[in-house]
Amino acid sequence: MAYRALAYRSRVARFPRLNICAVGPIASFRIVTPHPPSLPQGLNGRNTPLVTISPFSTTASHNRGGLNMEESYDFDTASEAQFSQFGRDEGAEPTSGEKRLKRKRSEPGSSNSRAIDPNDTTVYPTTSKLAHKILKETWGFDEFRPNQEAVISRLIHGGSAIVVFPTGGGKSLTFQIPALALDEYDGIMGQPKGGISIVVSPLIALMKDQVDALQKRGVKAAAIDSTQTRESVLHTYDLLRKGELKLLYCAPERLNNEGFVEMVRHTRVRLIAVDEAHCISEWGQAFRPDYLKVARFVKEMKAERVLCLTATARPKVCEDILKGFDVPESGLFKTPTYRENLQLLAEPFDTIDDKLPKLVDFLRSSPGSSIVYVTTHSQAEKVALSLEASDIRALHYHAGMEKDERASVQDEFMGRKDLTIVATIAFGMGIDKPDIRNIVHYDFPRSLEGYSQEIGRAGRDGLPSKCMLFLCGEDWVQRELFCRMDLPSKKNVNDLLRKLFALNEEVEAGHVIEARVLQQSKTHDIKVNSLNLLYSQLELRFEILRAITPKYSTYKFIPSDSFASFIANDEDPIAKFISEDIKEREGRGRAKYVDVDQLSLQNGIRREEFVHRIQSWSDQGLILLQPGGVVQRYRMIKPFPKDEADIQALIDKAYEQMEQREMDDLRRSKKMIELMTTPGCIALGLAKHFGDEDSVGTKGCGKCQFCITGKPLIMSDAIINKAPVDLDRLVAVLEACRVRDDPRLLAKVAFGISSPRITKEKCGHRNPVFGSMADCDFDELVNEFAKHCKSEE
Ligand SMILES: Nc1ncnc2c1ncn2[C@@H]1O[C@H](COP(=O)(O)OP(=O)(O)OP(=O)(O)O)[C@@H](O)[C@H]1O
Repeated sequence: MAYRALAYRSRVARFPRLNICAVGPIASFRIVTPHPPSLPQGLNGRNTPLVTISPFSTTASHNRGGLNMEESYDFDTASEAQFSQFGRDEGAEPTSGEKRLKRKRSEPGSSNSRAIDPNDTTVYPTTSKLAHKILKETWGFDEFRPNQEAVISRLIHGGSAIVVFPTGGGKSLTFQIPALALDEYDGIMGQPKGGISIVVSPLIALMKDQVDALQKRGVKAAAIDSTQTRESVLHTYDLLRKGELKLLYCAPERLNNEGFVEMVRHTRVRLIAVDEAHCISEWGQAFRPDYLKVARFVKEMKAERVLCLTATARPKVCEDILKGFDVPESGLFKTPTYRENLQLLAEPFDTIDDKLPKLVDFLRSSPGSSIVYVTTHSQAEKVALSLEASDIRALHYHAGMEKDERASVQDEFMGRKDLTIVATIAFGMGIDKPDIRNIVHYDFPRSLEGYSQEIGRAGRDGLPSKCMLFLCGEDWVQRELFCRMDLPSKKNVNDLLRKLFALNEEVEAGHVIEARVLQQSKTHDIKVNSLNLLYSQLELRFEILRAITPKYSTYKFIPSDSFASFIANDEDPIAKFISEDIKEREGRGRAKYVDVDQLSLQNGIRREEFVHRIQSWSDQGLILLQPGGVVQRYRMIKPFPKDEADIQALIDKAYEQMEQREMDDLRRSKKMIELMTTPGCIALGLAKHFGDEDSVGTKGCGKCQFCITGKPLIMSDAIINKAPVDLDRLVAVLEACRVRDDPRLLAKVAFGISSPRITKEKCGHRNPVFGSMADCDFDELVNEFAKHCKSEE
């Protein structure tokens, strides 16, 4: 590794024209052939072996202070792009706080020389007048909804807050109005004006909607996201620099972008609003490590105030948000999730085949706009077709559909009163349709939080609406499968981390290492999600790494009709190199591929030169750019552990946390069954979970399944009574799968959970043993296979 890093450094620092090749997946760089970047075609090392870059390559660039701002503006992270494209199917917040605020304001030279006490109610009349004025002038509304005004006042006075309002409760205004009011308020109070309010939101589509709506109202708002051209991002940065923006929206992943962070660091941050703030809590179903970084960002940017927003947060999650963002308890504003007009119904089933006729009956007897939530894409398509066959007007929606198709389904739903959408949970976020009459959960919801959020989309007009839940023991297997599919085997985590540590043994603090997460995922049979969580642990828990601007190694693009003749006449060597690379990678489809890292290594030219050239073609409309092959980059904060005991301790701790996540997911899913099978009002049980029981009253809602029938649901035994692990089936799996170093992998095969290694071993879906023991207890399967693996060692 030392040799590899050294060789690479040599090329960059002293021999910029040497062509370097990485040999083997993790081996050293080898000098291949020298050639100048401007050599004519044919002499540029084309006959040299292709350069392979290890999934763990290290750019030993000690550029702590030397940030290449231009490059870091290029694009955003993979996950941000994924979010924009795929929504949040199965498995889709920081405060400055008063303490920090006080500290900052007492700092000499602080712009807030006059401290404002957020609890000082004597200034409320001014704020109230101002807030009402903006509400009327900009939005045309006369009155605030419950809690809105209190939150807005607190923020204007410099306090931080957490808002827990149900979906459609009017959360957006609680940060939009302060963002517009702060300058005027400062004027009244004789404070210096200026600065920006930043909104961190995970869904690009939602950001775009909000920015469009604000711009239509004349508000200076913008968003930066991975779907924009570089030009458009630079334009937004320019507006930010000139102080011409009031509100800037971005995704949490943007905070890994050094260019962005640097830009914000030099700006006065009046407010950071964090949407979906519950993602910070490891107790919640939607934990996203990037949210822990949002909290860090708020602190580092010295934001004057923070507002965390969420639609569902039980007390434990609220605590995490308060703590994570340093907000005092007095800043918590909660509007109960209970909605009187929603009737919570449920129906038990012995077999899944019985569900469809029941769904048809239900939708026939309950007319109006409806959403039927299912778990998988294929299920969404099949159920929608079956409904159509039964003369119920239905369309399907899931994240695997083309963007245009999804938009047209959504538009049709918004404009009609009789359409049923059969969808995965990707559908609904940001849908503000007042007259949705029915929400059906055809399968197990993933948690009470998910259930509450989804039913919250019904009856926003206040009219009676039904929420029907189908519970079937057989579905539990599928739910358990989803909960279990993310946890990799410990062996794989062990192999990956040891490889990472060994390879970067000599890398010192301040240097940058790179990780090709997709490749690592395949090599080590660890899902990308889990890998990202593992890296987050290295970053936030063990404080060894810090994510910085990722880069794209492969650029995929669709050429326009004029591109071929354009590039044929381009005499620039960079264009020629790219053109050659395209020819070498020519596939059957229209898409072209360029590996900028490889081009850079082969030709001894900085990768940015290639990136900028491709980008300029995109800006000129000559190509439709789709960057891919993301390389995550991390700056080392301290070296990886070297001592065997330290290495093992870190691996054990990291894996323990991964196991804990699996247990938590299962526990959350089981809560759904408990709610339906425990005697008592369902609405009250749900409200209790969120600490809102007072909103329902001790007598219950009077109209849920339990209140009508007086009986809880009885579930089939499949969940409680698992089948015994019998030897015949166990042996069949062992005979079909040769793997003996990974009992968890064998258990996955038996249970029906796929992975790249399982597919490679030909034990996936097409193998009859795949899923043959799905009725057994998963942990027992792991134990049994472990015994067999040991005995064959
Ligand atoms: N004070 C008000 N008076 C009238 N309408 C309001 C008021 N506040 C918000 N609204 C409207 O209520 C709707 C929902 O508001 P908003 O989108 O902010 O809700 P939300 O809490 O963010 O919902 P979600 O969780 O679904 O994103 C919007 O159409 C908004 O314009």
